[in-house]
Amino acid sequence: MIGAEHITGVVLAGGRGSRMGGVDKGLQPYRGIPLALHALMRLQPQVGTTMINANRNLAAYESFGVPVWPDTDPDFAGPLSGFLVGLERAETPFVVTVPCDTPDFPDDLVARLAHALEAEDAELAMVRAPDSADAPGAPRPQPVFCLLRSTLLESLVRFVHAGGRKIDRWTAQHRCAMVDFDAAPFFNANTLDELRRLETQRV
Ligand SMILES: Nc1nc2c(ncn2[C@@H]2O[C@H](COP(=O)(O)OP(=O)(O)OP(=O)(O)O)[C@@H](O)[C@H]2O)c(=O)[nH]1
Ligand SMILES: [Mg+2]
Repeated sequence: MIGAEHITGVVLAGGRGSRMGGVDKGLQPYRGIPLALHALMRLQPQVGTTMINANRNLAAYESFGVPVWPDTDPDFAGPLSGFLVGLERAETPFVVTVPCDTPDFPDDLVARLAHALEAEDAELAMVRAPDSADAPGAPRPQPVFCLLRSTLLESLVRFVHAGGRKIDRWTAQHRCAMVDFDAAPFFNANTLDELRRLETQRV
């Protein structure tokens, strides 16, 4: 069994937040607490150790009390840069990522990903869920919720250094377990409007 102590949790908060007008998305308040802190508090009981991947306002993120690491590449190369930071810095055999903008993700997220990864002898495991609680639609991969074997570091370094940016292009190179979840807990906030709406709905 993959125990929580073998997993490092990474909160991805390194994006540009362009759809929020360029604000630092992880620091936006949600029910009075910064979004990234919500994600961190939800993740902590599910893993052995945690870190935050952020590229701006590092002191604010450091005040959450866990290590904060910026991307190695300074060009905002996308969420894969956060995967890279996690795999480089983690000292555990597994790393799990969550984005900073989905504060109500499930309490059993990591356990279910770990179970599937092991059962399917996969190299990574990923959430599959409809996009939003408002307009669920068909389930689709949510690749920023991803459990990875730390041995994938070498493959990811090669992919990113060759200019690769798309998560699904990279994950397609590896055995990936898909784990189905309900839509509502995965409703994320890309705009300030969505953030306010998310705040008023109970999931
Ligand atoms: N480290 C890192 N993380 C990123 C980068 N771009 C996006 N992310 C993270 O990936 C997750 C999903 O990204 P988005 O929802 O598109 O967030 P965003 O890129 O800040 O927002 P937009 O600029 O509006 O697309 C979020 O948790 C982001 O913080 C990046 O260049 N580097
Ligand atoms: Mg983006």
